[in-house]
Amino acid sequence: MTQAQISDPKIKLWMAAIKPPMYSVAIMPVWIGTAVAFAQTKVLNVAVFSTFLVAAILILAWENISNDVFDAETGIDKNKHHSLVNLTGNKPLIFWLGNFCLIAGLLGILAIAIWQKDPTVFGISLLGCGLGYIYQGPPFRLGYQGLGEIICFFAFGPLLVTAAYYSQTQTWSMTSLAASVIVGIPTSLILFCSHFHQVKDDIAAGKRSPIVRLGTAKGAQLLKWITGSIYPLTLLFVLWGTFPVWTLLSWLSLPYAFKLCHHVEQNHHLPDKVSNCKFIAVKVHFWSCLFFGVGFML
Ligand SMILES: C/C(=C\COP(=O)(O)OP(=O)(O)O)CCC[C@H](C)CCC[C@H](C)CCCC(C)C
Ligand SMILES: O=C(O)C1=CC(=O)c2ccccc2C1=O
Repeated sequence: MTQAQISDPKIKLWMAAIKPPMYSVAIMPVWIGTAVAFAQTKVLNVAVFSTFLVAAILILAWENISNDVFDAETGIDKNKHHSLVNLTGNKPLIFWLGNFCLIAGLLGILAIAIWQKDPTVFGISLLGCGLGYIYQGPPFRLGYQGLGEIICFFAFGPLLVTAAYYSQTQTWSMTSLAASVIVGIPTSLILFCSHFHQVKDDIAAGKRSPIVRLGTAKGAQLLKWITGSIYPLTLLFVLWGTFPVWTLLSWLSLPYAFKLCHHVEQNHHLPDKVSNCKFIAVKVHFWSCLFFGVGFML
Protein backbone atom coordinates (compact mmCIF):
# COMPACT_ATOMS: atom_id res chain seq x y z
CA MET A 1 0.00 0.00 0.00
CA THR A 2 1.36 3.46 -0.93
CA GLN A 3 1.84 6.31 1.59
CA ALA A 4 -1.01 8.27 -0.06
CA GLN A 5 -3.38 5.30 0.36
CA ILE A 6 -2.42 4.79 4.01
CA SER A 7 -3.17 8.43 4.85
CA ASP A 8 -6.61 8.24 3.16
CA PRO A 9 -9.02 8.78 6.12
CA LYS A 10 -11.44 6.06 4.93
CA ILE A 11 -8.64 3.48 4.67
CA LYS A 12 -7.33 4.61 8.06
CA LEU A 13 -10.77 3.96 9.60
CA TRP A 14 -10.98 0.49 8.02
CA MET A 15 -7.47 -0.37 9.22
CA ALA A 16 -8.45 0.80 12.74
CA ALA A 17 -11.56 -1.39 12.52
CA ILE A 18 -9.66 -4.48 11.35
CA LYS A 19 -6.67 -3.85 13.71
CA PRO A 20 -4.10 -6.10 11.91
CA PRO A 21 -1.37 -5.84 14.66
CA MET A 22 -3.85 -7.16 17.24
CA TYR A 23 -3.84 -10.60 15.60
CA SER A 24 -0.44 -11.34 17.13
CA VAL A 25 -2.40 -12.08 20.33
CA ALA A 26 -3.82 -15.17 18.58
CA ILE A 27 -0.51 -16.13 16.96
CA MET A 28 1.83 -15.94 19.96
CA PRO A 29 0.09 -18.47 22.26
CA VAL A 30 0.10 -21.02 19.42
CA TRP A 31 3.77 -20.23 18.74
CA ILE A 32 4.72 -20.64 22.42
CA GLY A 33 2.69 -23.82 23.01
CA THR A 34 4.28 -25.32 19.89
CA ALA A 35 7.78 -24.09 20.83
CA VAL A 36 7.55 -25.72 24.29
CA ALA A 37 6.38 -28.96 22.63
CA PHE A 38 9.28 -28.81 20.16
CA ALA A 39 11.79 -28.19 22.97
CA GLN A 40 10.61 -31.37 24.69
CA THR A 41 10.01 -33.71 21.73
CA LYS A 42 12.23 -32.28 18.94
CA VAL A 43 9.27 -32.95 16.64
CA LEU A 44 7.19 -30.26 14.92
CA ASN A 45 3.93 -31.12 13.19
CA VAL A 46 3.81 -28.27 10.67
CA ALA A 47 0.31 -29.12 9.38
CA VAL A 48 -1.16 -29.04 12.91
CA PHE A 49 0.76 -25.84 13.74
CA SER A 50 -0.41 -23.96 10.63
CA THR A 51 -4.00 -25.18 10.93
CA PHE A 52 -4.11 -24.11 14.59
CA LEU A 53 -2.62 -20.73 13.71
CA VAL A 54 -5.23 -19.98 11.03
CA ALA A 55 -8.04 -21.27 13.27
CA ALA A 56 -6.94 -19.10 16.22
CA ILE A 57 -6.80 -16.02 13.94
CA LEU A 58 -10.31 -16.77 12.63
CA ILE A 59 -11.68 -17.22 16.16
CA LEU A 60 -10.13 -13.92 17.25
CA ALA A 61 -11.66 -12.29 14.14
CA TRP A 62 -15.06 -13.59 15.31
CA GLU A 63 -14.43 -12.13 18.77
CA ASN A 64 -13.59 -8.70 17.35
CA ILE A 65 -16.32 -8.63 14.70
CA SER A 66 -19.01 -9.72 17.16
CA ASN A 67 -17.64 -7.20 19.71
CA ASP A 68 -18.72 -4.43 17.33
CA VAL A 69 -22.15 -6.06 16.94
CA PHE A 70 -22.76 -6.48 20.69
CA ASP A 71 -21.36 -3.01 21.47
CA ALA A 72 -23.73 -1.51 18.88
CA GLU A 73 -26.59 -2.97 20.95
CA THR A 74 -25.50 -1.26 24.19
CA GLY A 75 -24.69 2.06 22.48
CA ILE A 76 -21.14 2.14 23.90
CA ASP A 77 -19.66 2.43 20.37
CA LYS A 78 -21.76 5.39 19.23
CA ASN A 79 -18.63 7.60 19.03
CA LYS A 80 -16.43 4.79 17.69
CA HIS A 81 -16.18 5.70 13.99
CA HIS A 82 -14.04 2.63 13.29
CA SER A 83 -16.70 0.18 14.52
CA LEU A 84 -17.48 -2.24 11.66
CA VAL A 85 -21.19 -1.73 12.31
CA ASN A 86 -20.86 2.07 12.09
CA LEU A 87 -18.64 1.83 8.99
CA THR A 88 -20.99 -0.45 7.04
CA GLY A 89 -24.33 0.49 8.62
CA ASN A 90 -25.22 -3.19 8.23
CA LYS A 91 -25.33 -5.00 11.60
CA PRO A 92 -26.77 -8.33 10.30
CA LEU A 93 -23.99 -8.57 7.67
CA ILE A 94 -21.30 -8.01 10.32
CA PHE A 95 -23.00 -10.48 12.68
CA TRP A 96 -22.98 -13.23 10.05
CA LEU A 97 -19.45 -12.41 8.93
CA GLY A 98 -18.37 -12.95 12.55
CA ASN A 99 -20.27 -16.24 12.77
CA PHE A 100 -18.67 -17.40 9.53
CA CYS A 101 -15.19 -16.77 11.01
CA LEU A 102 -16.15 -18.65 14.19
CA ILE A 103 -17.44 -21.68 12.28
CA ALA A 104 -14.41 -21.72 9.94
CA GLY A 105 -12.03 -21.47 12.92
CA LEU A 106 -13.78 -24.22 14.86
CA LEU A 107 -13.81 -26.46 11.76
CA GLY A 108 -10.02 -26.07 11.56
CA ILE A 109 -9.66 -27.19 15.16
CA LEU A 110 -12.16 -30.01 14.59
CA ALA A 111 -9.95 -31.17 11.71
CA ILE A 112 -6.97 -31.41 14.12
CA ALA A 113 -9.11 -33.36 16.61
CA ILE A 114 -10.22 -35.77 13.86
CA TRP A 115 -6.63 -36.28 12.54
CA GLN A 116 -5.57 -37.09 16.09
CA LYS A 117 -8.70 -39.09 17.01
CA ASP A 118 -8.76 -37.06 20.23
CA PRO A 119 -11.42 -34.41 21.02
CA THR A 120 -9.36 -32.67 23.76
CA VAL A 121 -8.12 -29.76 21.65
CA PHE A 122 -11.64 -29.12 20.35
CA GLY A 123 -13.06 -29.18 23.89
CA ILE A 124 -10.47 -26.65 25.15
CA SER A 125 -11.17 -24.40 22.17
CA LEU A 126 -14.94 -24.51 22.76
CA LEU A 127 -14.25 -23.44 26.35
CA GLY A 128 -12.10 -20.55 25.03
CA CYS A 129 -14.90 -19.47 22.68
CA GLY A 130 -17.36 -19.67 25.59
CA LEU A 131 -15.11 -17.29 27.56
CA GLY A 132 -14.95 -15.01 24.50
CA TYR A 133 -18.75 -14.96 24.36
CA ILE A 134 -19.39 -14.27 28.05
CA TYR A 135 -16.88 -11.41 27.87
CA GLN A 136 -19.14 -9.42 25.56
CA GLY A 137 -22.35 -11.25 24.64
CA PRO A 138 -25.80 -10.95 26.26
CA PRO A 139 -26.89 -11.60 28.93
CA PHE A 140 -23.40 -11.89 30.48
CA ARG A 141 -21.27 -8.99 29.15
CA LEU A 142 -18.68 -9.67 31.89
CA GLY A 143 -16.31 -7.15 30.28
CA TYR A 144 -18.79 -4.48 31.41
CA GLN A 145 -18.17 -5.59 35.03
CA GLY A 146 -14.39 -5.17 34.65
CA LEU A 147 -13.73 -8.92 34.38
CA GLY A 148 -12.29 -8.82 30.84
CA GLU A 149 -8.64 -8.93 31.89
CA ILE A 150 -9.13 -12.12 33.96
CA ILE A 151 -11.03 -13.80 31.11
CA CYS A 152 -8.37 -12.64 28.66
CA PHE A 153 -5.56 -14.07 30.81
CA PHE A 154 -7.13 -17.54 30.98
CA ALA A 155 -8.28 -17.63 27.33
CA PHE A 156 -5.00 -16.56 25.68
CA GLY A 157 -2.75 -17.95 28.41
CA PRO A 158 -3.55 -21.35 29.96
CA LEU A 159 -6.29 -22.37 27.47
CA LEU A 160 -4.77 -21.44 24.12
CA VAL A 161 -1.13 -22.25 25.00
CA THR A 162 -2.17 -25.60 26.51
CA ALA A 163 -4.36 -26.41 23.50
CA ALA A 164 -1.46 -25.62 21.11
CA TYR A 165 0.94 -27.71 23.22
CA TYR A 166 -1.54 -30.59 23.40
CA SER A 167 -2.16 -30.45 19.64
CA GLN A 168 1.55 -31.24 19.11
CA THR A 169 2.10 -33.81 21.86
CA GLN A 170 -1.28 -35.16 23.05
CA THR A 171 0.03 -34.87 26.63
CA TRP A 172 0.06 -32.20 29.36
CA SER A 173 3.06 -30.26 30.67
CA MET A 174 3.84 -28.08 33.68
CA THR A 175 6.39 -26.15 31.59
CA SER A 176 3.69 -25.30 29.07
CA LEU A 177 1.40 -24.20 31.92
CA ALA A 178 4.14 -21.96 33.36
CA ALA A 179 4.84 -20.55 29.88
CA SER A 180 1.13 -19.80 29.47
CA VAL A 181 1.32 -17.43 32.46
CA ILE A 182 4.09 -15.49 30.69
CA VAL A 183 1.84 -15.20 27.61
CA GLY A 184 -1.38 -14.44 29.51
CA ILE A 185 -0.01 -11.43 31.42
CA PRO A 186 1.00 -9.26 28.42
CA THR A 187 -2.23 -10.21 26.63
CA SER A 188 -4.32 -8.90 29.53
CA LEU A 189 -2.03 -5.89 29.60
CA ILE A 190 -3.21 -4.99 26.07
CA LEU A 191 -6.85 -5.11 27.15
CA PHE A 192 -6.06 -3.08 30.28
CA CYS A 193 -4.37 -0.42 28.11
CA SER A 194 -7.34 -0.28 25.72
CA HIS A 195 -9.54 1.33 28.42
CA PHE A 196 -7.50 4.46 29.27
CA HIS A 197 -8.93 6.67 26.51
CA GLN A 198 -12.51 5.38 26.80
CA VAL A 199 -13.43 6.34 30.35
CA LYS A 200 -16.13 8.87 29.34
CA ASP A 201 -17.92 6.57 26.87
CA ASP A 202 -17.57 3.60 29.23
CA ILE A 203 -19.14 5.46 32.18
CA ALA A 204 -21.97 6.71 29.93
CA ALA A 205 -22.73 3.13 28.83
CA GLY A 206 -22.43 1.69 32.35
CA LYS A 207 -19.20 -0.20 31.64
CA ARG A 208 -17.09 -0.53 34.80
CA SER A 209 -13.72 -1.25 33.18
CA PRO A 210 -10.71 -1.51 35.52
CA ILE A 211 -9.75 2.06 34.56
CA VAL A 212 -13.27 3.34 35.32
CA ARG A 213 -13.06 1.60 38.71
CA LEU A 214 -9.50 2.73 39.59
CA GLY A 215 -9.21 6.06 37.80
CA THR A 216 -6.51 6.69 35.20
CA ALA A 217 -3.78 7.74 37.68
CA LYS A 218 -3.97 4.54 39.76
CA GLY A 219 -4.37 2.58 36.52
CA ALA A 220 -1.06 4.01 35.27
CA GLN A 221 0.64 2.88 38.51
CA LEU A 222 -0.86 -0.61 38.34
CA LEU A 223 0.23 -0.86 34.71
CA LYS A 224 3.89 -0.63 35.83
CA TRP A 225 3.45 -3.60 38.17
CA ILE A 226 1.67 -5.73 35.56
CA THR A 227 4.26 -4.92 32.87
CA GLY A 228 7.16 -5.31 35.29
CA SER A 229 5.95 -8.70 36.53
CA ILE A 230 6.66 -10.52 33.24
CA TYR A 231 10.45 -10.19 33.41
CA PRO A 232 11.30 -11.32 36.99
CA LEU A 233 8.73 -14.10 36.65
CA THR A 234 10.54 -15.43 33.59
CA LEU A 235 13.85 -15.20 35.46
CA LEU A 236 12.35 -17.08 38.40
CA PHE A 237 11.22 -19.95 36.15
CA VAL A 238 14.71 -20.02 34.55
CA LEU A 239 16.34 -20.23 38.01
CA TRP A 240 13.93 -23.04 38.98
CA GLY A 241 15.00 -24.88 35.83
CA THR A 242 11.49 -24.76 34.31
CA PHE A 243 12.50 -22.60 31.31
CA PRO A 244 15.74 -22.76 29.30
CA VAL A 245 18.08 -19.82 29.92
CA TRP A 246 17.57 -18.58 26.35
CA THR A 247 13.98 -17.61 27.22
CA LEU A 248 15.58 -14.59 28.90
CA LEU A 249 15.87 -13.26 25.34
CA SER A 250 12.34 -12.01 26.04
CA TRP A 251 14.00 -9.26 28.09
CA LEU A 252 14.91 -7.69 24.72
CA SER A 253 11.33 -6.33 24.75
CA LEU A 254 12.16 -4.20 27.83
CA PRO A 255 12.62 -0.95 25.84
CA TYR A 256 8.96 -1.22 24.73
CA ALA A 257 7.92 -2.01 28.32
CA PHE A 258 9.64 1.18 29.55
CA LYS A 259 8.15 3.18 26.67
CA LEU A 260 4.66 1.92 27.54
CA CYS A 261 4.91 2.72 31.26
CA HIS A 262 6.45 6.14 30.63
CA HIS A 263 3.90 7.08 27.94
CA VAL A 264 0.92 6.08 30.11
CA GLU A 265 2.35 7.78 33.20
CA GLN A 266 2.67 11.05 31.26
CA ASN A 267 -0.63 10.88 29.35
CA HIS A 268 -3.08 8.70 31.30
CA HIS A 269 -5.55 11.59 31.66
CA LEU A 270 -5.33 12.74 28.01
CA PRO A 271 -7.55 10.45 25.88
CA ASP A 272 -6.17 11.65 22.51
CA LYS A 273 -2.58 11.05 23.58
CA VAL A 274 -3.03 7.81 25.54
CA SER A 275 -5.26 6.15 22.92
CA ASN A 276 -2.26 4.58 21.14
CA CYS A 277 -0.95 2.89 24.31
CA LYS A 278 -2.65 -0.44 23.53
CA PHE A 279 -0.52 -0.66 20.38
CA ILE A 280 2.66 -0.10 22.42
CA ALA A 281 1.37 -2.91 24.66
CA VAL A 282 0.92 -5.06 21.51
CA LYS A 283 4.64 -4.46 20.79
CA VAL A 284 5.58 -5.50 24.35
CA HIS A 285 3.47 -8.64 23.87
CA PHE A 286 4.78 -9.40 20.38
CA TRP A 287 8.50 -9.02 21.08
CA SER A 288 8.45 -10.62 24.54
CA CYS A 289 6.51 -13.65 23.26
CA LEU A 290 8.47 -13.96 20.02
CA PHE A 291 11.84 -14.09 21.82
CA PHE A 292 10.41 -16.21 24.64
CA GLY A 293 9.40 -18.84 22.06
CA VAL A 294 12.79 -18.57 20.32
CA GLY A 295 14.33 -19.37 23.71
CA PHE A 296 12.53 -22.75 23.68
CA MET A 297 13.46 -23.47 20.07
CA LEU A 298 17.24 -22.91 20.51
C1 LIG B 1 -12.66 -7.87 21.47
C2 LIG B 1 -11.68 -7.78 22.55
C3 LIG B 1 -11.43 -6.65 23.20
C4 LIG B 1 -12.09 -5.36 22.91
O1 LIG B 1 -13.03 -5.09 23.89
P1 LIG B 1 -13.72 -3.64 24.03
O2 LIG B 1 -15.20 -3.80 23.99
O3 LIG B 1 -13.18 -2.95 25.22
O4 LIG B 1 -13.20 -2.96 22.72
P2 LIG B 1 -13.60 -1.66 21.96
O5 LIG B 1 -13.45 -0.56 22.94
O6 LIG B 1 -12.60 -1.58 20.84
O7 LIG B 1 -15.00 -1.81 21.48
C5 LIG B 1 -10.91 -9.02 22.93
C6 LIG B 1 -11.45 -9.70 24.13
C7 LIG B 1 -10.81 -11.01 24.39
C8 LIG B 1 -11.63 -11.87 25.34
C9 LIG B 1 -11.52 -11.35 26.76
C10 LIG B 1 -11.24 -13.32 25.26
C11 LIG B 1 -11.38 -13.93 23.88
C12 LIG B 1 -11.17 -15.39 23.89
C13 LIG B 1 -10.85 -15.97 22.52
C14 LIG B 1 -12.03 -15.94 21.61
C15 LIG B 1 -10.39 -17.39 22.83
C16 LIG B 1 -9.66 -18.07 21.77
C17 LIG B 1 -8.93 -19.26 22.35
C18 LIG B 1 -9.32 -20.60 21.83
C19 LIG B 1 -9.05 -20.80 20.36
C20 LIG B 1 -8.64 -21.69 22.63
O1 LIG C 1 -9.78 -3.93 20.06
C1 LIG C 1 -9.21 -4.11 21.12
O2 LIG C 1 -9.08 -3.22 21.95
C2 LIG C 1 -8.70 -5.47 21.42
C3 LIG C 1 -8.91 -6.48 20.53
C4 LIG C 1 -8.44 -7.79 20.77
O3 LIG C 1 -8.64 -8.70 19.95
C5 LIG C 1 -7.75 -8.07 21.99
C6 LIG C 1 -7.30 -9.35 22.27
C7 LIG C 1 -6.62 -9.61 23.44
C8 LIG C 1 -6.38 -8.59 24.34
C9 LIG C 1 -6.83 -7.31 24.10
C10 LIG C 1 -7.52 -7.03 22.91
C11 LIG C 1 -8.00 -5.71 22.64
O4 LIG C 1 -7.79 -4.79 23.45
